[in-house]
Amino acid sequence: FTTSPSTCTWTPHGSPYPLHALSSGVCPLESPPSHTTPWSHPPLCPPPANPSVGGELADPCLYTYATFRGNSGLSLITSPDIAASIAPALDDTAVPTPFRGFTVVPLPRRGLGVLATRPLPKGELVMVAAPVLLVRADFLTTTTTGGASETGGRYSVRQQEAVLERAMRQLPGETQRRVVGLARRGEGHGSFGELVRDVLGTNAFHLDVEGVDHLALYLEPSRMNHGCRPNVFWRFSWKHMTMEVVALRDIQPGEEIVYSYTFLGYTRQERLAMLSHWGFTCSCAMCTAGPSEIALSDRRRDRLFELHATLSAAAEAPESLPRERIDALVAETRKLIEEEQLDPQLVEYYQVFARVYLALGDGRRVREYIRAAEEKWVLYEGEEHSNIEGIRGLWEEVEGLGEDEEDEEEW
Ligand SMILES: C[S@@+](CC[C@H](N)C(=O)[O-])C[C@H]1O[C@@H](n2cnc3c(N)ncnc32)[C@H](O)[C@@H]1O
Repeated sequence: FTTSPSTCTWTPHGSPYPLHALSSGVCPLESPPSHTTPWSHPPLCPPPANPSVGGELADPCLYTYATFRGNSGLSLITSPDIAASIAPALDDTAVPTPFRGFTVVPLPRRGLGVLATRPLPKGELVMVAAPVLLVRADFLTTTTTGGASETGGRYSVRQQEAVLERAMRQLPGETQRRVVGLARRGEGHGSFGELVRDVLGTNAFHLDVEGVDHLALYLEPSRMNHGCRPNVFWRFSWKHMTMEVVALRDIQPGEEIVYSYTFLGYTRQERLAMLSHWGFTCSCAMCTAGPSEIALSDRRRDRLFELHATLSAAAEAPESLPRERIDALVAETRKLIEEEQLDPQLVEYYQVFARVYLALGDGRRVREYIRAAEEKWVLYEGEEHSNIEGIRGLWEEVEGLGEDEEDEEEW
């Protein structure tokens, strides 16, 4: 089956468009792009090489918006319905551009990294970045069989890499050059598509889009190294289609800006297990700290895990523990979180505290912790996060419990 321009029909949200039509690159736009869709190129929907594999989700297509965000461009490889839902967020309305406070420099044992060039107070927006590539994670499924040979999943490895290559080639030259310059694990002797896969594997952030795991590649945020005690966190804004990097505490000029590649509350062993997927030897301050410092931190983290379980159980069966004991456990949790600098974990713990006090019928405390949980969720996950609705739902459950009292605790 060969595709000629006359058979090459497409709709803005995708239509069957055989991958091998790529090589000719001749499919013209049948009509000017509609002003309601931003795609600068005809969507490309490769037919799966192994249609009996997977297929639970609608097959992905490649969409490109080459002039997105000041010409950095964006290519998406995702289902037509997800592309359609993302499209309104790509309208290029103004997004905040923070006053630049960092530089990218070579660092010992960890390639390039990001250093603060001015004081960055807690809460300061350090970077605002738009993705240049967003790929539904299952599209890149591979299985290693026998020796080193890899087979694909629903899409063959060759198909995956051909689409990745096309996704890049449809972006502006400067963006392509910057993507190729990002860190990667391999030597880069293979195809261009293979190189892009390597760059994605080394730098992409996992992003949940409509409940589906995607890999998102950004340029500047990709230069941030891992730190077990991070000084920034990132959150995603759908409204602006941006990643926001925010200072977790005050950062001094000259300090390296790091975020955690692993779950924040993990012990050293858990962190190293998770980092092993990246295939590098961690050289952050905590990875190279002495055994007593690491042991102390691990003990606190194990204890926090236990406290979470105990308090969650108490929320189900409040009579299992005396009230004073519950208050003491809550206080201990808050102290350990502060000592371990795990403030972002409060999104989770404040909810648990609210549920415990709900079970105990203490209206004042429930209200305090619902408010606190809401505040932390908005800070760490962004005000559009769907879990915030769940927390707000707790307000209905608290309705029957006594009125607010005046002497609220300070946060
Ligand atoms: C997303 S990139 C970070 C920026 C990268 N250093 C560069 O030169 O562009 C991830 C890669 O940086 C290196 N890296 C990140 N954090 C590190 C750390 N804590 N210790 C050592 N290497 C690290 C690893 O090679 C890792 O694969």
